[in-house]
Amino acid sequence: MRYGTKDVLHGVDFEVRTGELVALLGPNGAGKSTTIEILEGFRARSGGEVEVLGTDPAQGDETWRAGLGIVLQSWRDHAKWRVRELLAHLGRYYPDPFDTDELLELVGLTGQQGQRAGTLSGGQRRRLDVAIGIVGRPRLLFLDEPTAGFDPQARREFHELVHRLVDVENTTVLLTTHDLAEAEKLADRILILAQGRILADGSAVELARTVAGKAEIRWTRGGKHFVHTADEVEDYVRELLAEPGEPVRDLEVRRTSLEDTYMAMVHRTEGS
Ligand SMILES: Nc1ncnc2c1ncn2[C@@H]1O[C@H](COP(=O)(O)OP(=O)(O)OP(=O)(O)O)[C@@H](O)[C@H]1O
Repeated sequence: MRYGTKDVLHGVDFEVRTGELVALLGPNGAGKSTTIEILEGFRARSGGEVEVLGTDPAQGDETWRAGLGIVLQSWRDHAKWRVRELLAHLGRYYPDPFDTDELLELVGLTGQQGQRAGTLSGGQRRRLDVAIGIVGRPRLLFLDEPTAGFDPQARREFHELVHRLVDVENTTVLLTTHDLAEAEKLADRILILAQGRILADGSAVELARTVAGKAEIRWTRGGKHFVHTADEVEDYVRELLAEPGEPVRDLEVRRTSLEDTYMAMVHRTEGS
């Protein structure tokens, strides 16, 4: 993808399967928004092939668009609408919308259905954003930094909501985030994008293996502390526990965190 004379995406190549939850991670300016906007059909690409729900987004019509759910950063325009009325109203634009009661229940806003949108708390507001994004029962949902500014409780509730959507509706989800813990917790697969290229594609554990390979094992025995790094953790621990002598205590296995992996990969690219 090229803006003017500047190439910002280079051979970005990936597939997302039905019902998969994929997180797109990357530093500021990596090209995440550009990628998502091309997939949503909001931005014309300068080259390459793209297919979303079987259609080139550049040719997508209304029926194709109805299969997409897009959760934008908080809607500000609907402050005067009551939650239930707004969702019922927006649903009329789609061929197969959610039943309003079912949708309210799914996003946890049944208790707030009579409230005006402008009076909701930040977390409730975001759940309304999600409800607006999925009112048409989308097959594919785009979430752009969905929990930015959330407190831990609101974040956890939001994660449960996304899991419910995937489990109950088999919705496919592509989300961007700067929160590595969120990507690790939510996503089946993580794509790391930096300087317009995909550096890695895999589960958090797979990515950690490609960078470090080893895990750190710590334990105490007879009052002494031990630390060892191993490739085959399970085999090492089995042998350790089978050894005669004092019992092993405080056993701990530390795998490379997603943050370590991410930093190593991004730094490697920036240094190249
Ligand atoms: N409309 C535009 N015209 C020219 N350059 C653009 C335009 N939009 C984005 N860019 C450039 O393209 C590159 C990728 O930007 P993009 O917004 O896709 O990154 P991002 O990964 O979403 O970043 P962030 O995490 O900061 O949101 C950046 O270098 C940016 O300056």
